[in-house]
Amino acid sequence: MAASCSLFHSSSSAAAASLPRHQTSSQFRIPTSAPYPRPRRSPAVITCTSSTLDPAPSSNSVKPRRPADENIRDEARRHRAASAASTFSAKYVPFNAGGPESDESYSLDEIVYRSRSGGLLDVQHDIDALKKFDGAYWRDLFDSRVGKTNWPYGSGVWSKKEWVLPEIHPDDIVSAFEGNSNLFWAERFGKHLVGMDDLWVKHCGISHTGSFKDLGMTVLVSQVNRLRKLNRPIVGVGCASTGDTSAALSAYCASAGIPSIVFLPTNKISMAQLVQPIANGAFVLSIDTDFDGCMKLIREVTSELPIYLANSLNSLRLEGQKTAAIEILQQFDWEVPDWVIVPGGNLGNIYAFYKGFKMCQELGLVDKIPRLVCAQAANANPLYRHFKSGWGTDFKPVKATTTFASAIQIGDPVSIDRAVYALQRSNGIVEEATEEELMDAMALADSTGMFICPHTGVALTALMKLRKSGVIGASDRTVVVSTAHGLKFSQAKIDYHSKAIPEMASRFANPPVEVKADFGSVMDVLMKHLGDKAPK
Ligand SMILES: Cc1ncc(COP(=O)(O)O)c(C=O)c1O
Ligand SMILES: N[C@@H](CCOP(=O)(O)O)C(=O)O
Repeated sequence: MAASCSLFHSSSSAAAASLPRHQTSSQFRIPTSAPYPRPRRSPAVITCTSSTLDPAPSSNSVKPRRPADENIRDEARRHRAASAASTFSAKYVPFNAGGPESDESYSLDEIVYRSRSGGLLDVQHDIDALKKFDGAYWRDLFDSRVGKTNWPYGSGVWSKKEWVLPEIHPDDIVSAFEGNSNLFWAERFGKHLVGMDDLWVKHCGISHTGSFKDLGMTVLVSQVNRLRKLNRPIVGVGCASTGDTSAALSAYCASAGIPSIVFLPTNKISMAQLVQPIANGAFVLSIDTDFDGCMKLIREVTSELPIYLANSLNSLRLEGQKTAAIEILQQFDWEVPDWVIVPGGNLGNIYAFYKGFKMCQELGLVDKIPRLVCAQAANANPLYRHFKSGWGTDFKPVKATTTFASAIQIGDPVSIDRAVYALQRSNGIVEEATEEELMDAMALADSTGMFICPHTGVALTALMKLRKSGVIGASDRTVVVSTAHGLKFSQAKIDYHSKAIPEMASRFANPPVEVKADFGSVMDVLMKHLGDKAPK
């Protein structure tokens, strides 16, 4: 791309001067490495495109191919050698401790999941250091990294590294170039089913292991990788799971050669989910309880054994998950949608979305945040009940019962406080979906060209209800977050389309028609099906 402004930063010539002799400045590409300590620019001066951040040699030159004996990590290391070290940092603090007077904090290199008082933790970034760069700088930097293979910035998560884990060395990062998931314009669903023109589905499930969990797991496993290199006593990484966290954990651990241990509730996750950790070599325990029971056990076990806890109780996970929110803004050219609807179970993700949006507002990339909706299955709806009680003082866990949205069959969510915080501060809403509603919504969405999971059916039900009541307006730009790939839940779809679900009408079932293998029979069936549509 042609350089569109004259603001080639003076530090680029300084950097060029410090290059090794064999390296010409034309080989040196700035934005793929740590952010350059440029002074904060006033908006009036910012007329640059991403080429300002990426002073490639000349308008029509291409990046020289890396030498054959170099891999992408080596290449990134060579580029980094000439750039400044990160000036950003992050630490654990008690979640919502209220005010800087609280002196409790922990290095991210410590193994700690709870505050002194037993509350949740949060990763707190040095916002003042990040604020030395204005919103336009961050927007340009993030935009310049999308869709590349530069290590590690080609990942949708690590393209925001300075906001995620600023201090981790790129060599320690374990990434599958996750993130950068597509934002699907749900044209037919929007127009025909909810009367909307500006409806979008963020397909976080079109991902390495088929769910949004990859976004958080790349961060957590990278930090574990670092801790193990620092000789911290970690013999493995463990989680309780309804199927997606375990899939992501085992894949990222396998890719880094780190042992993983997963606790799964027997017969409560799909076959496709179960086979993922098995195939990736995790140590799989099938336990005769539900997710909440598994969660309790993994918490007890990780406090006794040097097994690192990978559930979203561990706030590192949310740092990766929040990048999906930043990505949505980026995909809309930094215009803020009116609504974002997220299915909720253990309730880390709804907070992660809030945090991503809020950071973008605080750091000047956008000027507001969307209203958030958390959608729950009626069979596992503790947050919905809490919301309906007007956020009464006492949160009451429930015994979650079987739901087709099996990954959110959770009655005692660990991140309840985070979810309430996010919803209260985003003028948010909680909705619920019955089994019939969520399965019908899934079938309807599929009939418009998607192939969504039942959890996304829960979120779409919430949308339909909020449209019907007029809370969401016809022209409101709305994003429904699809959290897992539909292929993980094909049995639920088979049951629905074969009308095999007791007490469910399966109104939108589309079962195959069995027909004899002769031309006449096939023609009869086709003519009946085509009816008036058939040519006379
Ligand atoms: C597919 C899917 N959707 C939604 C969720 C809910 O996310 P959270 O637990 O962060 O609320 C989960 C996991 O809980 C999930 O696996
Ligand atoms: N749906 C999750 C449940 C656990 O959530 P987590 O975010 O706390 O790990 C799963 O797939 O296991």
